[in-house]
Amino acid sequence: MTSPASPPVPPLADLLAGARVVSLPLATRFRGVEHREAALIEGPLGWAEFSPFLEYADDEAATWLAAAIDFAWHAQPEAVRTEIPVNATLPAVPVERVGEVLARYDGCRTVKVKVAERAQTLADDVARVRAVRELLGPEGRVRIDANGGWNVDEAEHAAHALAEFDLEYLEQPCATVAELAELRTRLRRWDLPIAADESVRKAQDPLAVARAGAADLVVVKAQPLGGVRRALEIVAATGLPAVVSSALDTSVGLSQGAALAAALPDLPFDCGLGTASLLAADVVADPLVPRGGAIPAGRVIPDPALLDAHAAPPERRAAWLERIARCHALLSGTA
Ligand SMILES: O=C(O)CCC(=O)C1=CC=C[C@@H](O)[C@@H]1C(=O)O
Ligand SMILES: [Mg+2]
Repeated sequence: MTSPASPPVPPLADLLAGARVVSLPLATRFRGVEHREAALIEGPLGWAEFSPFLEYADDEAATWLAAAIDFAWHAQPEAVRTEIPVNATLPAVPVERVGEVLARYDGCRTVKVKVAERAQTLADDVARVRAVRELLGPEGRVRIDANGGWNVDEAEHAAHALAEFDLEYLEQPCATVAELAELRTRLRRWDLPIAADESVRKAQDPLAVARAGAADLVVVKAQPLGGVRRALEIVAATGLPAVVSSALDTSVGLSQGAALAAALPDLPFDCGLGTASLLAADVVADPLVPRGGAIPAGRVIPDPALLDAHAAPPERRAAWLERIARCHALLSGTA
């Protein structure tokens, strides 16, 4: 996702010089993992995170590296707000755990509930969403994220089954743009918006979903989209309202998401940047967990003692540094 206008890529040695690799335990299993690995790099303007998920190939991961370089080596777009309202993110936990997980999100009035998890049923989703609605009360907002796990008929059926809980929107209910467009047509009468996430961040063309009229809003993430500037361009080009969300980052990556949310001209929805609450440890002394339903915008500095305490094992550090080198070669056109 680099363009001819992309700023020059710093030498690899500069990226690796102060690079740290951490493995942070999660408080709650998420995306099938119990530890989150991340590389942190320091540039002239501060720290940035490089943490593409382990299964991502280098061409996709290189865009995440472009984001880290942009954040650590270049000044960021001007902020128009200092506090970012955030939602609580509820993994696909059994209903008995809903209260305990949500208690980790101080002051959040919006909850995003993960649904359509493999090996679970719609009844599990309904029970989890019901528990959230009961805890939040009628004024709270509840959105769901299916990560593309339903076909159009399943998504329509699920929307009916969940209708009584007054959903704010459905995030990526189906995998493809064509399916989202079809579902949106079927749901239009109901005023139930559709948000595109994977159809933006993992698509060859992040604007295709907007062009097809297949979503009412877009979810944007700073790392997968190649940085704050690039994400702002994408949002502007879609002409749709945007929600900024995390990639289950450490507080360093969250500061990149917060910079994006701070720079967006309009921020009509609570952002998915409360995910430090899903971590059992972080790299900064004062993690960006929600307080009063918000996190602050601004750069953060890792605590050397925490970087040491959570350093990844040597073979994992070596694997991440090699990954950085391969992605760097792709970005500099020397691969
Ligand atoms: O948006 C949120 O509330 C939190 C972030 C979140 O849900 C995600 C983070 C990382 C990977 C994704 O599977 C997931 C998402 O799909 O939005
Ligand atoms: Mg999502």
